[in-house]
Amino acid sequence: MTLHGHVREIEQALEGRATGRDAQVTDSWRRCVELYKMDPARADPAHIVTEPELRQHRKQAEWMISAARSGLQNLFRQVAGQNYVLLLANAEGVCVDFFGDPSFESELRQSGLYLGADWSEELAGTCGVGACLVSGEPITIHQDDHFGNAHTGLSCTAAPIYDSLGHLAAVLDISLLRSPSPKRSQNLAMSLVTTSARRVEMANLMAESRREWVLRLSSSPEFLDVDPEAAVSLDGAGRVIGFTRAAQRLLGGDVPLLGTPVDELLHMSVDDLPDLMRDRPTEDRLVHLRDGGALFGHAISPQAPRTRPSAPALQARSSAVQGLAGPDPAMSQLLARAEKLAPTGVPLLISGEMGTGKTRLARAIHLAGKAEALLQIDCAALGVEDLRARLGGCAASGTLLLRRIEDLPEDSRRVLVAELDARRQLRVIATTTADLSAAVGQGAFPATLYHRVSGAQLALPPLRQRQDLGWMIERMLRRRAPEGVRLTPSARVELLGRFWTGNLRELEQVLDVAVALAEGDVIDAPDLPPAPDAPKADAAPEESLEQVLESCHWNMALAARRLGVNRSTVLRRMRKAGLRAPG
Ligand SMILES: Nc1ncnc2c1ncn2[C@@H]1O[C@H](COP(=O)(O)OP(=O)(O)OP(=O)(O)O)[C@@H](O)[C@H]1O
Repeated sequence: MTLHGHVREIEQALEGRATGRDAQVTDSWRRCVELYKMDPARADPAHIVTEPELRQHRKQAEWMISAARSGLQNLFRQVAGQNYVLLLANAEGVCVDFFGDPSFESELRQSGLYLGADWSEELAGTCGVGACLVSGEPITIHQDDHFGNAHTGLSCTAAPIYDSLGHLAAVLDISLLRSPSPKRSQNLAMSLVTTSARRVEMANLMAESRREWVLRLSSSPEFLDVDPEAAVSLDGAGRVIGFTRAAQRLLGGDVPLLGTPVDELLHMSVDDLPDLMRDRPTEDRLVHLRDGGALFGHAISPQAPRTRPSAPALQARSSAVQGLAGPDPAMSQLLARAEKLAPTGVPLLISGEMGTGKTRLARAIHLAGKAEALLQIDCAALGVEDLRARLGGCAASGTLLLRRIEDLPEDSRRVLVAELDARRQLRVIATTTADLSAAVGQGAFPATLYHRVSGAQLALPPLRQRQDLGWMIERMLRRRAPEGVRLTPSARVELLGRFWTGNLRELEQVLDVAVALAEGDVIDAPDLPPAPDAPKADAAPEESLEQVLESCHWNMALAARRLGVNRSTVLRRMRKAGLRAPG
């Protein structure tokens, strides 16, 4: 386009006439004329800061340059041979890092595609870096989108880089001295530059958050662990203390993320973070958004501090254990013991019926302990070779979690004893649904192995005996359904009265079904899948009924659950035995 045509088009755009340019471009043109009083006919040369000024700018941007460097190098490798130039500009628009083909150096320098060039909009007019800094959004300024006549040959695509507090800290720009004329030729450049900016933000957040929980998010399970879309860092109470730009978009929308508790953004609390760690299958690490959507989550625990851990990190670790139960005296006692045992190397045996949360408790203890690595081995039918191979991957001083140790085949039991003796630094936590001490007495489990895994024992109660069942239902429901979804009183009574043979796992599944079947915001009794038959309890003699009622504080639903009968049977037996609840 001729200079006259360019000037004419800018005038038309400012008069509000359609020119076919992007709104971002015409907005910038308007700022150039009305705010910075610029003249599009002038061909001002690129503005280059002095050497001492550049040193100062680079010094201030040092942290960003180091966070961005490997991202820039990667990006440069991807576009090698295509004459692209990469610029990293600071928040003032000054180019503080640069990758380009040295054979074009003098041409690049002249065009301002070089270290020290100041691309702020008020100096350079409409340009990639300048317009990106003002709008805070990725942008392509292609050829005569540029305002000043000196730059109308360039094509610049720029993406903002935000720091972990949400401030625009830098701009990553990929530019061409000469480009094909359709603007869409730069679509790939846009995709490369926005991806790189996202990765730089992620690298920066990770580097800053070594002592904090980080929750990384992705809409695709395949990329969750390798290239997540967004991340937040959280303090011990679960409040956001850092985030990437994509996290603001995904979780916050217009609500500021900083300081917001994670349970206001997602259907989960800080206590659920251990469930989202990498040793769980990716498909199980689903987190539900408040707007009904869902993403895959990857939680990274605070790294073991070299010095004293910070208060929030300590809180996060201890809440991993404490947060496992609601108001239930027996559970509180058990978790307090677990917390004291966590930092020791004492081998722990966690027993309980299936699905009572043994594995989850073991993982929380690991988190609250000193070991960094956790290796979980499922013992059922694990042959000698597989056992050796799995143990081969175990860090010398990590935690070894042996699930269902009673199901380890006989040959493997002998090998495990020898392996544990050779790896005394390992912290062993075993889980079992069996009464292992009785099994030892009957000769069904080797005493040698028993004594290596049972330095201290933690026996998890079945769900039907827990007084925090109501709390647990509410907590699990909140993880599955939006805030407004609630249980009708009859559905709640039905759940509180069940026997729960499958314990917490069964409760999770019942709620999954109920949430899926519920109409609107209300879960009613018919939405609940039928309860499996409770195992037939031995006819309880009347004396023991009174004992059971006493221990349940005369709570009929709890007593019925413990006895595996329904409430009316308890009432009938009470009448027959002449028992009455104390007034
Ligand atoms: N405190 C808890 N809060 C919420 N969910 C829990 C809790 N404890 C366990 N769960 C959930 O209940 C399910 C069963 O827990 P877990 O696998 O720890 O039980 P388990 O006793 O090890 O089972 P198994 O006997 O089959 O080995 C899991 O999906 C787990 O996430």
